[in-house]
Amino acid sequence: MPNKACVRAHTNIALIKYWGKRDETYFLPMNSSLSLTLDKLYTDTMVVFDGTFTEDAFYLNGEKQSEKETKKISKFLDLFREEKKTGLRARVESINHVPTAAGLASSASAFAALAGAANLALGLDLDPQRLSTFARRGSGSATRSIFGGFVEWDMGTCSDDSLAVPVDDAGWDIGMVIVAVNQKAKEVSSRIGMKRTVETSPFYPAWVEAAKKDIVDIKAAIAAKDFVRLGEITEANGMKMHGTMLGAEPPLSYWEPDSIVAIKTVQALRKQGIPCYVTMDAGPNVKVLCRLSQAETIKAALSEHFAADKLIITEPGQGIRELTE
Ligand SMILES: O=C(O)C[C@@](O)(CF)CCOP(=O)(O)OP(=O)(O)O
Repeated sequence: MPNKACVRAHTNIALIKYWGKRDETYFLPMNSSLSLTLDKLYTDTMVVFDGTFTEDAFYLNGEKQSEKETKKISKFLDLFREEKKTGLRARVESINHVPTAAGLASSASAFAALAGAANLALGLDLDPQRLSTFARRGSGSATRSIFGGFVEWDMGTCSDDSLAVPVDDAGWDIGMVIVAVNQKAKEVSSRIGMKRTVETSPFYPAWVEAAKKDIVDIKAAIAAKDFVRLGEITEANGMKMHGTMLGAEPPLSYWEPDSIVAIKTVQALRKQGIPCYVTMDAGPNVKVLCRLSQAETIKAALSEHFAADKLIITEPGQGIRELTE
């Protein structure tokens, strides 16, 4: 049995958002979501299981992690140990290739890479869709990083069928410009933010209904390669998600003044006839969905307000893959 493996997983940005769980134990979402996997931002993770290890050890970017962080990894690895009926402990070494200026949460690529590496190192041979149900138990958005391009996370009916479905390779002049407004650690994590929203926002039920319609419409736009429709649905869906947060108790907003600067710049570009659309997650950073061939033009307009190292152009990324030494 190969007891060591290294896997690369790319992060993803949701175009139809996941923002709320119907089951917190199994990370089952209230609605299906859909994302674009990104080429530029990824995590490389090596896992080795060894009978001589007495406990799990977790290194991130070369630094040994705290007991608290290591416990999270152990809990996640237990899913794989249980599947393999083994008690072997592991050493995990993860390197996040997320430009520091990006301040982008990399839980999606991190848990997808760890899932892929554990699967190979234990010789479990889980197929990608089954593997996505394991990645989901680390972080919901990780479900989608198993595949490349446009990926749907089908909400499913139970833990076994809440999984990733590849939709399209996005190889038709699709790109994203990321505006790293700031990389301060956010006060309210996605996990806490969505829980508060589900529990207290009067707008939340309407969001779920709208997202269920949006995902049908966005898949039709992708099938038709209708970029304008794809962008309009993306921007509206993200804004509706943020609208639910404003209705939470206490109200929640991740936006900062520079987020608005980026949004206004994108709106001005649209007025000039450049189709580009914004989406935001649980942080102030702004992601601009655009034609890859127009990304440099969009970056130039944004560079009026943001330093070059805060602006990242990325193509669509691929699904997880093994890295051989
Ligand atoms: O990615 C999206 O669909 C939208 C968000 O990024 C936020 F806008 C949610 C990400 O939530 P995640 O960090 O996966 O939560 P976990 O399951 O509690 O770990």
